[in-house]
Amino acid sequence: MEFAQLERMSLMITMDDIVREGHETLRQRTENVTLPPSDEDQYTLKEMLQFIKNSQDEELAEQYDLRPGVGLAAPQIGLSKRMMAVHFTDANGREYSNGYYNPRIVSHSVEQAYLPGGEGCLSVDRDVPGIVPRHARITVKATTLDGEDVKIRLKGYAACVFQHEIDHLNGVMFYDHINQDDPMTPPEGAVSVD
Ligand SMILES: O=CN(O)CCNC(=O)c1cccc(Cl)c1Cl
Ligand code: NI
Repeated sequence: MEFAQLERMSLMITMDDIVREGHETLRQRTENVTLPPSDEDQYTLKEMLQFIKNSQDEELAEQYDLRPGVGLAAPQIGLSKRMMAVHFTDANGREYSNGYYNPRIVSHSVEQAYLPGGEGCLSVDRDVPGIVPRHARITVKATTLDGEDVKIRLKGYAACVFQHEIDHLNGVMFYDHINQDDPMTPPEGAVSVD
């Protein structure tokens, strides 16, 4: 195996690098990343995106015992920085695959939405059933892995994923949003996302 591949293998993110509930970075507000990003931050964000892709590759996931995910936030690898990566295709076949520095929700709908199956988290080693109310539509500003300042309008599944990741950057876990008294009942007027 050539050196580059060996080097990648030794530095790839695996489940051993994912911190679990109780680790303090999951409950910290993260610091903005100084832009332009350092080589180290760029390398880390690339590795985060690669991990998400690997986690969705049947062979790699089995080989390295990866739990599948559609996003990852830096606090989940013990790094209290405003960085996140996503890799998924939404119900309309739109692909999202990128890393983001300093993502922030600049506007959102009053209307709420939720994934009928609830949400899961690589930092949570248990099932937490319940409706996770999210903003149905959000506008996010961020700087991409390639250094491009973007303004993204999101709805449906994509809006839920981005909110799950941005929550991590604010020390919020998905189950913080579940109504403990009535976890399976969606809020009034909230729409189900297919
Ligand atoms: O922070 C990221 N993770 O914990 C990765 C694992 N969770 C998921 O992929 C996931 C699963 C269901 C709903 C949403 Cl919204 C997400 Cl994000
Ligand atoms: Ni998560």
